[in-house]
Amino acid sequence: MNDKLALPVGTTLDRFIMRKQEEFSYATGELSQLLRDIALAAKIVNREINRAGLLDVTGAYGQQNVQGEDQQKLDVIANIRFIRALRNGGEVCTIISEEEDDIIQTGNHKGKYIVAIDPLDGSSNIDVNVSIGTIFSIYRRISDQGANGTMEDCLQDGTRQVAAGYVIYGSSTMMVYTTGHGVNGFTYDPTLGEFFLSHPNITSPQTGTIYSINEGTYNYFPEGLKQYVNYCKDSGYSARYIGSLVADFHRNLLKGGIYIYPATAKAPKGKLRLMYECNALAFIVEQAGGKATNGQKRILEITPQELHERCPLYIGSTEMVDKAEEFLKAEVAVS
Ligand SMILES: O=P(O)(O)OC[C@H]1O[C@](O)(COP(=O)(O)O)[C@@H](O)[C@@H]1O
Ligand SMILES: [Mg+2]
Ligand SMILES: [Mg+2]
Repeated sequence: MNDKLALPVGTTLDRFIMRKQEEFSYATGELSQLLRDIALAAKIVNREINRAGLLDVTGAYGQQNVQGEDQQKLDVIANIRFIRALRNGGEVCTIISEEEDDIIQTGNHKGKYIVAIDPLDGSSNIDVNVSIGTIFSIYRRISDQGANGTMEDCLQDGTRQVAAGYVIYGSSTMMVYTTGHGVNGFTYDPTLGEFFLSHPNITSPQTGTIYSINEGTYNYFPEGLKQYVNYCKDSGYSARYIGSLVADFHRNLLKGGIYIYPATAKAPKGKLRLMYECNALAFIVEQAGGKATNGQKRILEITPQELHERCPLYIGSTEMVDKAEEFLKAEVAVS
């Protein structure tokens, strides 16, 4: 359901959040404040990304995260900034972060919300001036207020998200989010320090001619996926793969397309994480009229078993995801 109240392009994020709170009366303002806290952290991280080359915060941090991936300095900086903003904002009791082994308790025992976050997505692109992003999911806690959040609070199905969004630090910096009432995009004006509504009520084309997949691992694809990639080539589609999920997703959301990070022989559950990459983008794409599955099952209906679990991701225009699944099913039928 898209927003009934159409606010004009140029509306500030703050005013948009306030007007939507009135219209949809989500809670009594805590969620609104939480969205503002995320926007504040995004402004701070945006500034550090833009000056990274000048401040010697490029390159590897020298440690690995729980995923066994080499953390980049900006991964660590973004993680610190977002955790600090969420802790200081007071609305979040517990945080799941790609860069933290365990859940982070903020000490806000009255906080009603849980946030799952990928502080910096597209780490391989950080030092080469290619678009990167931040991805976040927001859940309401299940446990009673007055204590730390629990693991049960954290491992909720994607259907229980109350909001989700991403920030893309690209040729411009944008924040795109949904609270379940459509998808809206805001462009940041660094001279004014404000996000302004630039992409109201984003709806994604039902089909497209762009496919995003790392064909370097083609030899490890399941046979049905190989057939789908060949179908895309035979159809004259454009191959676009930036290596930053947020950037590939954002382009496909606006123009139509499909992004695939499959299960392969090398990565049996794929690479992307359910809690702070797949669920957030799945919520957004469905709100924009698109689709997100693991190749068989709706992403939002996968029940998480652990914080950092990975899952295959087929996400984008509905007809393209359906076509990819047709090829995957045909393989199963034949085998
Ligand atoms: O280099 P690969 O294996 O194609 O993976 C690229 C994908 O990995 C990611 O960088 C994973 O996200 P992180 O950078 O947050 O770890 C995605 O942004 C991107 O789409
Ligand atoms: Mg990521
Ligand atoms: Mg990351």
